[in-house]
Amino acid sequence: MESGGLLLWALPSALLLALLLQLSPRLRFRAKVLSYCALCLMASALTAPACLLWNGGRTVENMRLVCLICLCPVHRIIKNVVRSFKYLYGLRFDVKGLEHFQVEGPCVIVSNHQSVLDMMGLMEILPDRCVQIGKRELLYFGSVGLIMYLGGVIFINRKSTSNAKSVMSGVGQAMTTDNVKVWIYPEGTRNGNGDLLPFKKGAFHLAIQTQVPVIPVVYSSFTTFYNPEKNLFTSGRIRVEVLPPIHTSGMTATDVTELCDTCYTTMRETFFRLSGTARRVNGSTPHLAQ
Ligand SMILES: CCCCCCCCCCCCCCC(=O)SCCNC(=O)CCNC(=O)[C@H](O)C(C)(C)COP(=O)(O)OP(=O)(O)OC[C@H]1O[C@@H](n2cnc3c(N)ncnc32)[C@H](O)[C@@H]1OP(=O)(O)O
Ligand SMILES: CCCCCCCC/C=C\CCCCCCCC(=O)OC[C@@H](O)COP(=O)(O)O
Repeated sequence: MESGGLLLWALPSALLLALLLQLSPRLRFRAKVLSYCALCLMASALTAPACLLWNGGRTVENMRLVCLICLCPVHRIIKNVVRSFKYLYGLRFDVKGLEHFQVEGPCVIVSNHQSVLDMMGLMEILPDRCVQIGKRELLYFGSVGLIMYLGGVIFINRKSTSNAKSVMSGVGQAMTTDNVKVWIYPEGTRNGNGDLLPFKKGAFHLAIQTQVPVIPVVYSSFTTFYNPEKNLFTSGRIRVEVLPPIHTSGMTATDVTELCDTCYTTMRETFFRLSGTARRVNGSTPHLAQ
């Protein structure tokens, strides 16, 4: 086609798209989420060959690759690629308590999970030698699944408690032999309604079985800038707090429920404080804090 003909179609189409995006909040929201997914897929496809070439396959080292360009050992490809996304979406993270990650040896990090945007928050503060537990369906997310696999994400079948438990017990052994930290979302699923879901117990069993500390991490609510029900996806500021480690030495299986409850209560209070919302009463909408 001649360039004049192409312009004749492309220009009005682009203008029409821009107009539609301006007019329809739903379309604008969907386009923005889609762009995020496309970005993740594209970035993963570009990063995966580097991981394969440099480290030869699946290893936690892929989360902290030496930069091929500047050979700077602190440059971590996956982490830095994902961290840069925030500039495109106007998101900023105010982080406190990073010093709590300076524990000797392995630990279990637990954090709240609100949306797919959490990957940016995760990479913002991800410590070295840390793998995540993810649902196995993520493996089939094209290049994103591949990069997770290469980065050492441990996949579990949430529909089978026995499978999840046996995978977790393997994780416990690897944690101590390979000195690896594990990041778990104890809610077990995303929850963007301005509160925390009750916690599943896997993370706390793991911490007690391996006698390692639990480090809670809390991200403030996204609801002021990201809300699928309201087609809202604007720029925003996320407050993040890494809380002091909770030591588990001497605890046994009988302490799991108490440890889980302690973490839940502390994290929920921190969540409301960071989000500027008050505690929810009987499922009602949180009120603005004083
Ligand atoms: C370039 C761009 C690309 C970006 C790439 C970046 C890579 C980053 C990747 C990040 C991945 C993020 C993925 C996020 C997710 O997928 S979240 C979803 C998956 N994660 C989880 O589900 C973890 C939390 N879930 C649990 O811990 C559960 O407990 C689980 C182990 C899964 C079991 O589930 P379920 O049966 O539903 O849970 P319960 O907690 O109710 O447990 C039932 C009873 O079993 C006991 N139990 C649980 N675990 C254990 C255990 N390990 N050992 C012994 N017993 C266990 C539990 O106590 C219950 O019994 P009781 O009721 O107490 O008697
Ligand atoms: C060739 C196959 C193409 C597949 C296309 C897949 C499209 C999606 C691609 C990229 C999206 C970016 C995802 C980043 C990773 C998100 C991890 C995440 O947040 O998973 C959700 C999981 O914690 C809980 O899942 P549920 O809330 O239980 O559900």
